[in-house]
Amino acid sequence: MIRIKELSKEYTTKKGPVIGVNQVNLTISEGEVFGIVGYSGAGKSSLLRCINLLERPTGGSIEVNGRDLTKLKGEELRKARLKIGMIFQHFYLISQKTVAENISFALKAASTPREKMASRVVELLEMVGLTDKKDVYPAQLSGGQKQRVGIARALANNPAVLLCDEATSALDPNTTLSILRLLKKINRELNITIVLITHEMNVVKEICDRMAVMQDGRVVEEGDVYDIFSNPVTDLTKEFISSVVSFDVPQSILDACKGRLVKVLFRGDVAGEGIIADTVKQFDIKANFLHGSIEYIQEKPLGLFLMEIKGEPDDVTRAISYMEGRGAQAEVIRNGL
Ligand SMILES: Nc1ncnc2c1ncn2[C@@H]1O[C@H](COP(=O)(O)OP(=O)(O)OP(=O)(O)O)[C@@H](O)[C@H]1O
Repeated sequence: MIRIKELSKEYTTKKGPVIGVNQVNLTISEGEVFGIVGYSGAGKSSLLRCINLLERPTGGSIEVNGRDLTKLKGEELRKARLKIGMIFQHFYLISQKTVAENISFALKAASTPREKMASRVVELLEMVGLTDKKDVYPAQLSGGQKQRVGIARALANNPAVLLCDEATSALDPNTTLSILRLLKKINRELNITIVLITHEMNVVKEICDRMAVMQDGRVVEEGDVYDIFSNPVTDLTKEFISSVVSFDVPQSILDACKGRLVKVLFRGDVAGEGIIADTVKQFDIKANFLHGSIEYIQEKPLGLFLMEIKGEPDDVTRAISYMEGRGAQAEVIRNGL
């Protein structure tokens, strides 16, 4: 478990102090995939780098599996750090070393006995699907393959925690997906807690269990990923969510609608189509679909529809209340003209 308490990081610059992280409190459970999102400058990297003390916090504490890292120094800190792996956007592989040598480098840092090193490298390469690239140099690898080496290196010393610093931001969408699936596999099979920072909600949607949204060094929203996607509270979170779950209906189409415009959201446990069909049957209304999508967030569906509902105002109001009574979330975007 990672327990971050009242964590602050202030940088001293020529122009005066700059706040990177401002009194952040977060608890990340063992085995969880936790995503931290925010725009550039929000403090994500500062926070992530404080977790393994790459940056020393200026206030607060970081407990990883019961030990406050801010109290450790020298050899003790070095040993604790070996149990926190990290991967980076730009991989940081050593270009003069082969794939196997890059991974061995991490094993050497943990004083792994020589005779165990070769077999561990083979094991790690198998885990990341790069067995055939063992003796190749980084320049001969694709971005996705480089990140796989980065992951193997980060896992070399059996860490309890893996920190991912924009690990897929330099990759194309397909490669991103394959790396995210690999991370999820590692999380499930090895029970490694993963903390990742990203500005892409698709990354969060794909693999995170819980998430936090940061702005100006603070956490402004935190919770279960599905709950946040289906019910974001702050405007900033809504903005992030809209990059994944949103409507793109031409204004001319909206202008042509005379009925009430209603956004209806169905959570995974509610059978959306059935409710809409029952509503249309039971009330003297007409429903016209302008947009509809079902997003799968960690295999749980989240349905979002934009409908124009036509009919007598009272009937339309009753129909909307009926859908809400059956578990849908309905929001009137515009009343009928
Ligand atoms: N080494 C540093 N020295 C001075 N200020 C810094 C340093 N690192 C970060 N900052 C400042 O701290 C704040 C948070 O930066 P940080 O890099 O943590 O944000 P971020 O959300 O990770 O952004 P990005 O996605 O662009 O990396 C910013 O105002 C940044 O300018």
